[in-house]
Amino acid sequence: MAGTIQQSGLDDAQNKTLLEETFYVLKKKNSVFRVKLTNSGLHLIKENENQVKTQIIPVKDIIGCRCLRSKKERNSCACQSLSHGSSLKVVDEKSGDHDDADMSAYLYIYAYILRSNQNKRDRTTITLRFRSFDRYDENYKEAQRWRMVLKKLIRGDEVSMVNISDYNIVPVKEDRRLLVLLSPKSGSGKGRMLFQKKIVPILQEAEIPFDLHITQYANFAREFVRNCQLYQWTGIIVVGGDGLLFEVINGIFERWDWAEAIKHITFGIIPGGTGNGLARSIAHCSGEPYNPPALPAAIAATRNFNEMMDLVRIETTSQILFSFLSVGWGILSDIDIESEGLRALGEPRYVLWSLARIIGLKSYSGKVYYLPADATITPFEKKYEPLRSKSKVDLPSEVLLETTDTRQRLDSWYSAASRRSAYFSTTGSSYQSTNESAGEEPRMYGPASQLPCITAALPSNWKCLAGRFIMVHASYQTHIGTDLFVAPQSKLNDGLIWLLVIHASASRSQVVQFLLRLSSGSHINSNGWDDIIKIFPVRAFRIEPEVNEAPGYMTVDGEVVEYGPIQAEIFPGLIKVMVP
Ligand SMILES: Nc1ncnc2c1ncn2[C@@H]1O[C@H](COP(=O)(O)OP(=O)(O)OP(=O)(O)O)[C@@H](O)[C@H]1O
Repeated sequence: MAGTIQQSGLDDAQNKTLLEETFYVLKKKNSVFRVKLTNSGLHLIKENENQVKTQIIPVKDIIGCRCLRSKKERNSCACQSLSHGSSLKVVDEKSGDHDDADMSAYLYIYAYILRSNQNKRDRTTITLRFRSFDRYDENYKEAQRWRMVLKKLIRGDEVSMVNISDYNIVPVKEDRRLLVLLSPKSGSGKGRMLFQKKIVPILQEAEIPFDLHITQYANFAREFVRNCQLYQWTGIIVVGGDGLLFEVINGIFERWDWAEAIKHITFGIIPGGTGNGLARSIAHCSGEPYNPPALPAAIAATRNFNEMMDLVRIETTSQILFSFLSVGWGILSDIDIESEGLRALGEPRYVLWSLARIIGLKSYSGKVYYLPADATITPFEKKYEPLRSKSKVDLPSEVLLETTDTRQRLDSWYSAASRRSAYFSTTGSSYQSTNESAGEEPRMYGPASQLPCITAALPSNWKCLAGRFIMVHASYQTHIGTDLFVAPQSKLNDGLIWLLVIHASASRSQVVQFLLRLSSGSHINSNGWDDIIKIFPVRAFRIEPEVNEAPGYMTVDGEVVEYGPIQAEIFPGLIKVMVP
């Protein structure tokens, strides 16, 4: 009962009229609209003699609004009355190009209305013309009041009636600023055009400031993020494929202030690569139409919402990485990497290469250890990790001791290229070998592993599959590519890795069926193949490929890593991602 009363109270607050005004339709003199703004949206109410029609544009479909003024017409003189020609031309008040004869203030409202039955969003602009007063500044004040209330609602703030009259004086401050990293090489190389033509207009409608940097070479984004003055931005958006975001995330974990950085920054991805698994997964998890593919991400960039997302810490014998998508061994990784030469084709390259790989079907021998989802990670004992268990530190020939001016507690600290550990005193002094001069070699920080190191034995609550495999693919997103719906049950922040295993006993036709069903997610109901093709949730895993046979490819988020032992553990909700 109390719940019902509370709910109805909430509904009342949602539907309470914050602002209301009557407007005339520009070209139809007798057509009148009552326009109401409530916490739930913009209500356009058309009243005829005997009927009332209401259309509500939900706040979540509105991305921004701007106050504009009508534009001075060429060859017009000041005494001419406002022309209501077919196209209304408006300009920013500060442009100096406005028409002094028109005292109206125009509020442009930009909405992308969800048509769920058509699986798309349509862009709509609603123009409200404020002209009740004889003076422009009075009309502008009124339009500005609507703008400020609407902006607050778009940001997700609850607006009450109490302070509504303040809104024309107290502007809503935009505290967001985005760093956009665009790769001109991703996908079929159209990222720059996609950004300028489709994304910039949306960011402008939402009045979100951004700084654009075009990557100049592979790893540019990683270096940029590692070394930049990060805190001038509130979010990073990559325009490219999963590989570009992989660079950015690993660049973040190469910063000593990674813990603060991941609290401060929200990540977004505008799909412009051949592999767009994360963009597709975010759209899927948010129930957004992926049509056109870049729209959900662009809308997400304008909104003030984010969700926590799991990351997986990957350890190989030579490096530590942070991954958001998948670890692959076998047919899917082989297809991904071997089809590189067909990059210009876009995503169809995968279909073509799949056919080739089915004909020459390969399997790989090895062991797959995993910690089931219902088991708890037993923090490893010192004896498991020889690297960290040394009671005596082997000092290099020369040691530089320095006090850091900002005291940082570092959980783990590795060179990305070597397994050398570094030692930090708890009081904030750093002990660093001068052989690795600062700034020359990146080091991977990030949360400390709870697993034994990759060369050590695993605890007894781990399970093991041994034999030959056509594929072992671990995913922590629903999609690892636009049409690769590998883990339908996955969530952005469920703390689970989904292990998809195909044993070598699978026939060619079963593998073909599996690949065909991947786009719909129906591969997991493989009708009696459960002992051959299976998917199950785990918290951590280790793959040890047989060393005495020809290597294939191992990938992390679609990027090749060295072929050999690899282990992974999930860190639930480690970073924030933009969601529409
Ligand atoms: N300016 C550049 N020149 C060359 N390489 C670049 C440049 N910018 C980024 N890269 C690299 O190109 C690769 C493109 O990856 P991305 O995921 O963005 O696109 P993609 O088309 O999906 O590629 P892939 O299929 O390799 O994943 C990344 O590995 C990145 O390091």
